[in-house]
Amino acid sequence: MTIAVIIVAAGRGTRAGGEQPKQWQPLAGQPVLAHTVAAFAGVGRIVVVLHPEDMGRGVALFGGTVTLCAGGTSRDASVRNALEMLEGSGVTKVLIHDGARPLVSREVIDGVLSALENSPAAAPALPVTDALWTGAEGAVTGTQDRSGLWRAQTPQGFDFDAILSAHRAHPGGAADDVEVARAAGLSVAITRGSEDNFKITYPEDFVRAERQLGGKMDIRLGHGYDVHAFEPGDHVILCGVKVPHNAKLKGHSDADVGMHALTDAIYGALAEGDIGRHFPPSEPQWKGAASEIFLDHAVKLAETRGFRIGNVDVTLICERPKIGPHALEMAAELARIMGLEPGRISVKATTSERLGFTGREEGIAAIATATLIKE
Ligand SMILES: Nc1ccn([C@@H]2O[C@H](COP(=O)(O)OP(=O)(O)OP(=O)(O)O)[C@@H](O)[C@H]2O)c(=O)n1
Ligand SMILES: C[C@](O)(CO)[C@H](O)COP(=O)(O)O
Repeated sequence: MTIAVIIVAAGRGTRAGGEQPKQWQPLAGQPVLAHTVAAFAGVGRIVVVLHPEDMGRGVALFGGTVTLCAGGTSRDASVRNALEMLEGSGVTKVLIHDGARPLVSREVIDGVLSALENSPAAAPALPVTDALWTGAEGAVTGTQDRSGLWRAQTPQGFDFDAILSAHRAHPGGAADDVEVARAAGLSVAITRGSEDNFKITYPEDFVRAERQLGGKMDIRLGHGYDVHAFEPGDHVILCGVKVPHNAKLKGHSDADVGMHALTDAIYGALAEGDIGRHFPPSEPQWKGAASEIFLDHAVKLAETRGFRIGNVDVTLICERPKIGPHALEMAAELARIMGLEPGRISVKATTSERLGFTGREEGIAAIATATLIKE
């Protein structure tokens, strides 16, 4: 299935107060919306729906990593705009999520996606656990049976064509997309929601969200290893620096073995496979490509997932060329590409005491580690 994720964030957040709409207010050092978008990294194409006045802000925060769409005057109008934008794009399933639910987990998202394999619509919810009353003028006027009642959450997932038709047929004013789907006769499976996946609605919800994130620092360590063989040539590219040599490294791209190991370390920390998964060697456009493209992609993926890079350490293993005279320039080049302070980057080298393929000068190997931190 081809999945799109629509994140609606075009509301004004009047109940939450503050000097700016709630999706732009800071949470653990980043706008709420950055957390929400990061939660869906790798799930599918992301469309973020923004108030027309916020489009510039969206470009500044996300660059080209998501598609931006202008919202409408109600939540359902905002969703509809994004669905219309995606029509004809080949999307088969769509998840629709509130930008104001930044703490949605992979478990909740995956639960909806699994249910969509057997149902045209699925959404997470929690059973009502408190007693329910009716009340008026500050007094209880009755009790309400809570059995069979659920608290609806997002992301709500749908067959794309079905929910687009349902929105087109709906008069407007629905509380959520499940209401729109049901009005069109779709059956909706209930999946497991989470208390953590609450919607920031009132000012005190920021305190709760900060508390939840505070206890959830996520530190990752990634490891990368790569080897390229020598072939006739007059220079090698290592960590972005051209080093004169009596051979060059063989590869589909520029064969920058150090940068490849580093890129794989970042992908590894994110559990996102390796360069080959993101830039398949079978695709001709990567022939001769500067490896900077791969590293830049891995760094941006980490950022999109809410991580900053703590430090990286690259070791090049070869007899020749001698790396020492170029190591600082290599670290500076990596720092430039990654947008990091040079003090967080180490490039060093070792020989293998003339043992093995590196000792016989048949090629160069590189190992790298990277730490990623989400606070
Ligand atoms: N015209 C609108 C209204 C709401 N939303 C989005 O729908 C989600 C859920 O709505 P809600 O919590 O009600 O947000 P607001 O409308 O911003 O809040 P309020 O009602 O307090 O003004 C939010 O992520 C909000 O940005 C939207 O995209 N377009
Ligand atoms: C879509 C929703 O978040 C599901 O719980 C909810 O319906 C939004 O409601 P609100 O009235 O806009 O707060």
